[in-house]
This record gives sequence, structure tokens and C-alpha cells, in this order.
Amino acid sequence: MGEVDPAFIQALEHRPKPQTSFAQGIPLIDLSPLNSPESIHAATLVSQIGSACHEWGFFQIINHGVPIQVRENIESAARKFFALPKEEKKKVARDEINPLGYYDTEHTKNVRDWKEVFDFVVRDRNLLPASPESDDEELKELINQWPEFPPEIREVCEEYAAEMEKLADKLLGLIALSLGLERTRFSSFFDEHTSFIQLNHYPPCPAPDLALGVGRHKDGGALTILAQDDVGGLQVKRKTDGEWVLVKPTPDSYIINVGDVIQVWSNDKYESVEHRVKVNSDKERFSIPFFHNPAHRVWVEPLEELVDDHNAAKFRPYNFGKFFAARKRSNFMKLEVDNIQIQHFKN
Ligand SMILES: O=C(O)CCC(=O)C(=O)O
Ligand SMILES: [Fe+2]
Repeated sequence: MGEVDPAFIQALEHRPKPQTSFAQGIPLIDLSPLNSPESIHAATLVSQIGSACHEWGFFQIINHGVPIQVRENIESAARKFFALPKEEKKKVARDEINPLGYYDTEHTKNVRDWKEVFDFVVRDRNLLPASPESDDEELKELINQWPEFPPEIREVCEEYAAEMEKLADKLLGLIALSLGLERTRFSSFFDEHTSFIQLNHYPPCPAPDLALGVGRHKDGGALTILAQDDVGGLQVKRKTDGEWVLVKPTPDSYIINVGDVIQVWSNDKYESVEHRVKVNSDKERFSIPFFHNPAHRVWVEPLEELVDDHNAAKFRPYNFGKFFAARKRSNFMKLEVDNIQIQHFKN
């Protein structure tokens, strides 16, 4: 196995096949009708979003309204930060008390990911349950740790986060409409949202056929908005045939995916789809996901409008904060048990 620590090695059935071509058919959706006064265009957009959520669980958007400069600023700050010596990055290392900051030890399904990360929350000093235990009512504050270098990092991250909140609001409105609900149906769940942003760096890997940048997983929040660079590596498990397909990078676009919470709210009409990240032996890759999560107090369950006598609720309610705390703990260290999944709440 040469230079690669066995902690990174995927089981045989999860190793990526060599793959050079990009997938066809992942929907590319133009959001410009949102700025058009003609509602006919907006109706087409809503149906495109609905089909994409139903058929793929993933889509890309263009003309999304996020200024290119805001994205370039955070991308450039991320490159500068990850280029620092490890000792410098470790000055803002996360630990068991504070889960935010820098780390290079994430595990997905108990195999180590080939990446380094800087995490921050969008609402600083936000509250989350202190532990996943249901009888523990203690809450803890999430506090961002900002690096000293590059000096602009805090400002550009906060500017980017504000744009992501606006975009997420628009997307949630479209998703609500596509389910036949009011545009603002989801709004109250996000009043004190626990959304966070990750700066990801995937260094070149000497064993790209054995390790993964991020192992297969589903996102546990409501919605993810991902900025990926032009290297490529994100693979989605295509619903029609279960094949892992590579998402083609499109300049100035964002990749959107439905998370577990929308799967539950929609009572399985939309599905949170598995995905993973392939690494590369010669190129490093950067990506920036924004994970839009409800407030910790929210009990996630199928929406009453989408449940009736013919369509029973497929999930029992679960508390979002406790779910999130359980996920965070299993990412932090290698555990002997599988991490929590919405399947555990299936009726
Ligand atoms: O880097 C990427 O392309 C995706 C990362 C991802 O899926 C995640 O962090 O949840
Ligand atoms: Fe993900």
C-alpha cells in the first residue's frame, strides 16, 4: 500500500473505478426566470426544479445571482489558507469541545477521507445540543475560530455566507412550490438555522484507486449548495441504475442537492442521493459546500399537507439537533458503529 495509511483504504466494493468521462443528463437549470415578471417562466422553472429533485436529487444552477467576485474572494482565501504550514493551520484546529475550525481527520462511514477542511457556522454563537443522548438537555454554543492568515478570510467568508443564505431561500421557495406548497412553507424551520460552510482541500493522492476524498454518504441537512473548482471529482449515485457518475464542472455554477430533511418533509417524494468524492494523483481540488440546516429545535417529519389516508407518513419525527450531534460525533472519530441515518426513523 506504499505511502497511504491503511485508515484511508476503502473496502473493495467501495473503491472508485478509473473514470474519465463526465455524466450526461444531470439537469442544468437557469434561475434567471426568478428575475422575470412573467410568471409563465417561473412556472416552467418550478417544474424543472421538481423533476430534477425527483429524478436525480441533484442539479446545477446558472444565473443564480451570486456575484462572481464574492465566490472568487472566498476561493482565493481558501487556497491561501490551505497553502500555510500545518502548524499554522493547527492554530485554529477543531477539538472535542469546539467542532469548528481546521482538521484533516474526518471519517465517513469509519474510513478516513483524503482531505483537509476548515468549517465555520453562518450564524456565529449558534446553539446545538451538547450530545446526541436524548436525555441530555444541555446546549452548547458554536463559536467560529478565524485564522490570522490570510487576513481577509473572515470578511470574505461572511460575505459568501450571506449570499448563500439568500440563494438557499430562493431555492427552498422553488422546492416548496414544486411540492404544491406555499413558497414560504419551510421558512420558519430556518429562523435559527444551524447552517455551516466547509472549505475543502483535496491534495493529490498517490492511491486514487484505493482512497476517496469523501466516502459515500447522504447529506443530513435540508439542502446543499456546492461550489466546485474545474478539476472535478464529485460522483453521484445515479438513481436509474445505481452507477457512480462524475459531475462535470460548469464555470460559475453551483451544484444543489436535496438532503435528508427534504426527503423526510416530502415524505420520500424527493430523495437524498448518495454521493462521494474521487481524488486525483496529480491535481489538488478545492470545493466549498454550504449545508443549509434547520434550527436544532426542529422536529423533522413528513409535512401534513403531503400525508393523507392513501399516503401514510413514511417517517417518525426526529429532532434535528440530536441527529446533527450524532453525525458530528461519528465524523470526529472512528467508531465501531454505523452513523445515524434517516432510515432509522422509517415507519
Ligand atoms: O467536495 C465535494 O465535491 C463534495 C463534498 C461533500 O459531498 C460533502 O462534504 O458533503
Ligand atoms: Fe455531501
